[in-house]
Amino acid sequence: MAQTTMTVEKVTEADVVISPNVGNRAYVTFLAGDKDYWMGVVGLAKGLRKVKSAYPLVVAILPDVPEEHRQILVAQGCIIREIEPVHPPENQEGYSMAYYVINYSKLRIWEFVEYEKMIYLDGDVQVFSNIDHLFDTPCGYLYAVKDCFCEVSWSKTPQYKLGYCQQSPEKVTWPVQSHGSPPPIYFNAGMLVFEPNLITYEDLLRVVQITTPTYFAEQDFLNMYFRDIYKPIPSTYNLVLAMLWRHPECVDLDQISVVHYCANGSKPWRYTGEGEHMDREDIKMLVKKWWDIYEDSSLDYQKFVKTESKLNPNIAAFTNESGGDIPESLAPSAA
Ligand SMILES: O=c1ccn([C@@H]2O[C@H](COP(=O)(O)OP(=O)(O)O)[C@@H](O)[C@H]2O)c(=O)[nH]1
Ligand SMILES: OC[C@H]1O[C@H](O[C@@H]2[C@@H](O)[C@H](O)[C@@H](O)[C@H](O)[C@@H]2O)[C@H](O)[C@@H](O)[C@H]1O
Ligand SMILES: [Mn+2]
Repeated sequence: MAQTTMTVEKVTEADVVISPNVGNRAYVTFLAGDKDYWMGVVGLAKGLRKVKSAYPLVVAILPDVPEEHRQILVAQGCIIREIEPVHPPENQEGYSMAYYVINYSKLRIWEFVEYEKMIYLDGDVQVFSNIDHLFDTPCGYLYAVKDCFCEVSWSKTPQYKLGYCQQSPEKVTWPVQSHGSPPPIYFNAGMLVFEPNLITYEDLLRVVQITTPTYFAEQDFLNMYFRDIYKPIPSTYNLVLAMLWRHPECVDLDQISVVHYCANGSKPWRYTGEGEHMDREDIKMLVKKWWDIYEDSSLDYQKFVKTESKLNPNIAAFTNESGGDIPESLAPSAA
């Protein structure tokens, strides 16, 4: 076959076009109520900017989120999408935490079909290194990190009572004779790589109404619903803090990209240092890392855009015309 020779012109800065939002991708989080979780969402928005993610952050908000909090999120460049709550059937047994009932409303994000692929992150999550590459995972699966069963929040479950955890199944062998097959691998629902889809969405809403609610609310439901297409990804993508003291052999803090502040007392914006494990040096360091981003005014949306647009003339052109809103196709490129 004839060799084709190509002369490669020297590429100048002006030739570099920020990669368009290939395949319509976005991060998405969930905000409910008028308390202080909006601070978690602001921290997340700034954290994604700090790691130069190429994709926007959508915030699925319940109607009870006050206008003031909505304005703060819009000013931070978030895309606000109001959703209706999802009310599961009456739960006779109760949830691990009473407020978990509102988390069923997360199911609405499967309706965001203007996006082909989304990464869901709880509002108490922070991204410390770029994870945009997860959008390139093969389609047709739901990707998430395995949870840990060792915290007291699991105390009513058979695995907790047996001292069994999927994170270290060799420590306590599941008693097949008395308890049947071990539980299928189970993910933490604070971080998900998924594909919005209207057929899936309608089916989720149908099935949730005929499924008895259980201890971990929508997390249990999502694990049941997606059990056949769930693919585990490394805990570097969703460090459930309890792993630090329950399975330290599985954690290398230098490799962690995403931290999930779900341990009791660890929400950075409420952190006092009180509570079991909260006086650990690694917890103090992770909470400080969160606050360093939250308080970094250079990561505020308007300032960030001004700085970025000086670095990239394509952005400058758009920010002048659109009054500061960068089209997704020109969002700052991933690092
Ligand atoms: O009052 C609340 C409680 C929860 N959430 C949202 O629901 C998610 C799940 O709740 P949480 O993270 O507290 O559960 P955990 O991961 O700690 O079990 C939060 O991250 C928020 O995104 C919220 O917006 N307001
Ligand atoms: O509504 C159920 C919630 O269940 C999960 O939180 C749990 C889980 O992480 C346990 O392993 C911990 O022990 C526990 O503290 C923590 O609350 C999700 O993080 C959250 O997004 C949400 O789905
Ligand atoms: Mn959480």
